[in-house]
Amino acid sequence: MATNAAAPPCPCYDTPEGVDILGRYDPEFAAILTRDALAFVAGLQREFRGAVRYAMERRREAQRRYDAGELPRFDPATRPVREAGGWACAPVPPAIADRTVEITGPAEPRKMVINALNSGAKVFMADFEDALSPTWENLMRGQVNLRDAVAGTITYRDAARGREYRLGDRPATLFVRPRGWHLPEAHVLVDGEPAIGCLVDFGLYFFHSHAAFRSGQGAGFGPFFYLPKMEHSREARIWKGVFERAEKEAGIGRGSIRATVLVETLPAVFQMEEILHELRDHSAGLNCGRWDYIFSYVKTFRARPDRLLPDRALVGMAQHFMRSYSHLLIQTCHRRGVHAMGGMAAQIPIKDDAAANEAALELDLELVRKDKLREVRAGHDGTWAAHPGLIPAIREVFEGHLGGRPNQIDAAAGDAARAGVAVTEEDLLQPPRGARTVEGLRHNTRVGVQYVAAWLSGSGSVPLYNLMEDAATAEISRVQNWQWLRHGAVLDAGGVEVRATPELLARVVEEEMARVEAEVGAERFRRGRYAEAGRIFSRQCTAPELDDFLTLDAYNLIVVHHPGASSPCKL
Ligand SMILES: CC(=O)SCCNC(=O)CCNC(=O)[C@H](O)C(C)(C)COP(=O)(O)OP(=O)(O)OC[C@H]1O[C@@H](n2cnc3c(N)ncnc32)[C@H](O)[C@@H]1OP(=O)(O)O
Ligand SMILES: O=CC(=O)O
Ligand SMILES: [Mg+2]
Repeated sequence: MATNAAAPPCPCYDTPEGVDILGRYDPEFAAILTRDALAFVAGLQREFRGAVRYAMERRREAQRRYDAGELPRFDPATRPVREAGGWACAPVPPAIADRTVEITGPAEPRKMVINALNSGAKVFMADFEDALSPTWENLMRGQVNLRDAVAGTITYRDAARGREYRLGDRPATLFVRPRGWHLPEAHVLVDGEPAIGCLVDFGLYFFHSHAAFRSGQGAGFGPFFYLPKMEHSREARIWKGVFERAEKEAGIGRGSIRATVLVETLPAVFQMEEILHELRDHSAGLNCGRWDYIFSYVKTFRARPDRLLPDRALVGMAQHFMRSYSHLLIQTCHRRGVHAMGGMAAQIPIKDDAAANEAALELDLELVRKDKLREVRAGHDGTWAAHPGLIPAIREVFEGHLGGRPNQIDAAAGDAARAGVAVTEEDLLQPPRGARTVEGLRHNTRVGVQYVAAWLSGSGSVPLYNLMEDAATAEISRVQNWQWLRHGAVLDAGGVEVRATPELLARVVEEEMARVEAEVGAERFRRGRYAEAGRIFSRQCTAPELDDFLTLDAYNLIVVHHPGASSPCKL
């Protein structure tokens, strides 16, 4: 029998003028997406969207010049900023003088946030970027987690394992990494347009947590941020504007907010002084985002057959261009009085069959130790860990070398300073050496497809073959395959030379998909999004024009607009 009883009104978010929320309603999310918080985000969006659009256009314009043969270089117009000795960044806040070991991980799941805070690391970088698949659920739960972490009330019960998670006595200090400037947030519309993802991430976190953070963890400073994937100092200038607006609206002192910029694009390495100069009142140093940096090297030189990379596994920090980048970053930071942070060794502890793998585990840890020793000797003040199990070994290396000092900013220490090396444009661009192989093409494909499948299912960082894989490492796999195919690279196939062609890739994809299916099992393969991932990855590797970002292209596939939410609804 038909009923004409009116359906109960669907609960919805209380939004300010011009803001619409298209994501699922949840009372927990509503406590984050308050009218005032959304008004704050909308204010940021309205003030800075023009500048962001312009910066993205300038990125495309620079790429057109690189495609035409120009090389990235130091900008002659900003030579006075680079050469002037008379400026420094604001003094380091005491709460973050010691950043010897920082753990990173996605802002969701909740359990992981608690584990990271309790890990023994000095800092936890909670990630909305490389390590997080930006589904609505992940983003909003991540915001809830961070609010509760700053309040000190975060807990979690793992019912299946009967385990309770709560904060320990000395939790790590929180840094938050919002998304890059290029990523939209399709569930939040401002004036009918998707909001800029990082302004949503920054704005909601800042709005809800700045007061508690400053009175707690930050000891009068903060909140603290990591800023990803910038290509030019004009992008840092936008962040400076965002910080100043936020400080003004919150009524806190200018320079309270501090941020570490990841130098993880090739164009940005020529802009480090300029970036620090823009952010000098808000700077917490620079970080070697080595994985995106490699990705960016390939992307920048997409049109250059003379710049083909060797197998991904061979492009490490020992390559001259990578070592030069780390040295210049250290010199730049120490000259301006801020931390020079190292990057991520991708090895993670081996899980299966502990006894059988003891030797492999020791080898893995040895690789991490070696990497960290190279960093601290070079002059880095701290570094990243991907997993709590690595922290004791990394601490031992860094703390052992620093001998009780919280950092080596003032020491003019390290290979970078000792050698007095003047890092040149040629050093930074020197093509890496090593073999290109069909096995490399296979590995890229096997890892790339599995990462995309995980990302589409909501996991932004995954363990694959005992390595941490996230959006940055997956990007290397994608663009390297694309580059080799585009330029018909000659690959070694066990002593025989073969050319990278779409036909070879098609065969490799088919065979590697079969291998993945055998490894994960038919049932998981069928239920997972592997087939879809295989199609996306193949398309991206063979596209006539290189897609700028894997995650941008695939974003539409994880956007779920809640039915009925598209018509603006107000309480
Ligand atoms: C290129 C870049 O941008 S690097 C920075 C971005 N990338 C990252 O942050 C990746 C961080 N690392 C990770 O996400 C994880 O370590 C992974 C996905 C690689 C592996 O995670 P898992 O498969 O859960 O590892 P494993 O099973 O060994 O974990 C054991 C325990 O450690 C915890 N753990 C593992 N890694 C982390 C981490 N980074 N932070 C907090 N806890 C962690 C797990 O939650 C688990 O806890 P439990 O015992 O309470 O259940
Ligand atoms: O974000 C870090 C990187 O290596 O990329
Ligand atoms: Mg990165």
